[in-house]
Amino acid sequence: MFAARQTFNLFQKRAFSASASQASKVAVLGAAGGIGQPLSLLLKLNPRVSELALYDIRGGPGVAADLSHINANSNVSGYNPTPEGLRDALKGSEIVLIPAGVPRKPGMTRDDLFNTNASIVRDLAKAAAEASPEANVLVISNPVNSTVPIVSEVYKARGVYNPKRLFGVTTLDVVRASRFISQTQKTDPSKEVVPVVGGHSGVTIVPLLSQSGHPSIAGEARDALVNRIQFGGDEVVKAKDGAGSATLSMAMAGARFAESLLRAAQGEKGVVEPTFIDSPLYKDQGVDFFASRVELGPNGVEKIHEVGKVNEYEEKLLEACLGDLKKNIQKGVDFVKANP
Ligand SMILES: NC(=O)C1=CN([C@@H]2O[C@H](COP(=O)(O)OP(=O)(O)OC[C@H]3O[C@@H](n4cnc5c(N)ncnc54)[C@H](O)[C@@H]3O)[C@@H](O)[C@H]2O)C=CC1
Ligand SMILES: O=C([O-])CC(=O)C(=O)O
Repeated sequence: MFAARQTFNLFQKRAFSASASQASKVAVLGAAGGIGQPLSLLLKLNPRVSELALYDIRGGPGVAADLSHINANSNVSGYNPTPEGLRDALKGSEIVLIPAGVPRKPGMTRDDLFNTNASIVRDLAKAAAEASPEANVLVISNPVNSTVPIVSEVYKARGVYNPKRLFGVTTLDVVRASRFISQTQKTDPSKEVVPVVGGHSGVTIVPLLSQSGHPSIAGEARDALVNRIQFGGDEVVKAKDGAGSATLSMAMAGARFAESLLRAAQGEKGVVEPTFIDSPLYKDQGVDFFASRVELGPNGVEKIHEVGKVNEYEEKLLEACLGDLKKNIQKGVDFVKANP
């Protein structure tokens, strides 16, 4: 009891000092969904967030009323599913997180979600380009390899595209990678760092074990680990058996990425996260977006890290990744061109 009270007091103190130094409005679009709800809960508990705006086509105000009773300093508002509601949710936001859209069922690929989610993301991007063109946009909705280019095309068409402020959330891939490697090595997962580059689906997810703390993992053990990281999402889809895909681990990953952006915006140096962005790394091969380690700053993307030294095995993984990624990106671009 005493310990719990102490924790609470510490939290209150931190909440007060953070909100006194900087007000940060964060909007969640798709806030009543499987990811949206736990993500909003974690954001409500984050003392760096001063205002939380929750929007969904159904249930936003209910989730907001529930979270608003939590005794943390931030204000939580739910918005009606109208164009005005969406605009008001977005206005003044520093960060806009988008987990709106349908999740996979067993047997589907992320690309199978394109037909439904492309127009959802396009329409939300239009509203954000209008109401909060300078916000950092964090795209969670799948297929991320295509939905991120969709947002960029929408912003470009309106003359407000800033590549430093658009992020595909691939944090879950490194979260999984550190957990899975720790299970094979019997180590503490919170201390394991495994760079994962490329995109966010199947073979476009490229774990770089040679750059982890266990570069000597080889043979079947390596193949199994790489495969588990690439297809970790499928593991959850299968286990949920038709009830959706990863939501809780994704909420943790999304909240971590938002927290990193806020830390960087509030002056902390050296904040690095993996993320799928408009990147120069493989543009010469026609791949305009790529996930690698990115240093974040007050203006969003501060520095894009190179992929670094890879071994022959990883070179092959990268080759397979780039082929698929290029097609996924083009699909998003073409969609907005055909359906502006
Ligand atoms: N980037 C990543 O690592 C991950 C991405 N995802 C993706 O996140 C998305 C959401 O997944 P879940 O939360 O499990 O799905 P869900 O179906 O539980 O929730 C989606 C929510 O979006 C809302 N929504 C639909 N259209 C909307 C619109 N136009 N405006 C606002 N809200 C809208 C729905 O009402 C629903 O509440 C899926 O596309 C899924 O594939 C899931 C896990 C990891
Ligand atoms: O697998 C899915 O469909 C959801 C997702 O992106 C993930 O869990 O990584």
